[in-house]
Amino acid sequence: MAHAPSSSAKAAAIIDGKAVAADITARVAAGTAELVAAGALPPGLAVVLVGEDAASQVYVGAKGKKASELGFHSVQHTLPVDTSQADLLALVATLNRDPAIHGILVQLPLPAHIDTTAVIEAIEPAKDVDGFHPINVGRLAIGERDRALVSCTPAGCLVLIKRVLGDNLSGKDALVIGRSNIVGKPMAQLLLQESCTVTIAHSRSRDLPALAARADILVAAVGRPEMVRGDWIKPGAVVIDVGMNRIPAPERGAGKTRLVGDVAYAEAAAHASAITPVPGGVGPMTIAMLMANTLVAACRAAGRPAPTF
Ligand SMILES: Nc1nc(=O)c2c([nH]1)NC[C@@H]1CN(c3ccc(C(=O)N[C@@H](CCC(=O)O)C(=O)O)cc3)C=[N+]21
Repeated sequence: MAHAPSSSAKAAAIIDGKAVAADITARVAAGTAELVAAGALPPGLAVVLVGEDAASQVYVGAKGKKASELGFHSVQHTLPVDTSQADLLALVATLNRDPAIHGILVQLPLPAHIDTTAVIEAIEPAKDVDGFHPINVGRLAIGERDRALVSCTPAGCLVLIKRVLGDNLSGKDALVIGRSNIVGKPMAQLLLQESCTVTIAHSRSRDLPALAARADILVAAVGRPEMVRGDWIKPGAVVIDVGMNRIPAPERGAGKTRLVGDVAYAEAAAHASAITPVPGGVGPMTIAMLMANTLVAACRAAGRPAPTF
């Protein structure tokens, strides 16, 4: 079998993030109905956008639409791009005090004149549905996930991994490529909590292919189009592609673009047992987990048991 043609490799299963997200969303809808039937307030989500960046408006619109569909109380605050930090902090303080609001999401990135860390730290941790506040980051790190709110994208990645491998990930070798506070670091914490042997790689790591060759689970979150090549992938690995890179697509016409991940998808699919596509993989899960976090925050605020996702 030393010279087995690559065409003999079994094609990877495509992990349908849209379908799993729809499943999570249906459970959030049911949990919301149950909460309201018990006489509690519906989950309330406030999304704050500073400036009118086109891409951000699309994401924020999608979040508001989904929240409304689920029976949430949903509000959006769009502030001018030159809003002062003090005015943004004042809005956050108002939302912190508002009993109808259980989740506050301040869309990132913020304009350069605003200190992002100061804004994140101003959000009441119990309402921090992005899971970016140091209290939530710390609770995840000390194994208190039950009391934390966890960053939506890595939480969604973990759901996808468990759909493929089952709930027991103990002893698996996991490689996370990327060390951002939003994805890479919390992803590594979640996998560590699941008793994986976790490696975090980044732009200074030496010999990524050698690290990938050991990985039963590979999560790519670097923001470099198709950087992870197919021949890096351990045969049978589960590959989760968090990358969302818009690249020129002249084959589609002048000035057109297309979305690609951090993984060379077609190549990797020949080696992996399962892989997420881009789009349609991790992206839809991010929004589903935001809704799940908002329901969890509302249940806790009402003193009721929160579902786990
Ligand atoms: N405070 C904050 N929290 C966030 O969670 C946050 C943020 N700021 N800023 C921007 C990023 C981006 N983000 C996405 C969520 C879903 C898709 C998504 O659903 N993507 C689809 C469609 C992609 C397309 O076709 O354009 C997919 O991958 O299939 C994408 C991107 C959340 N973000």
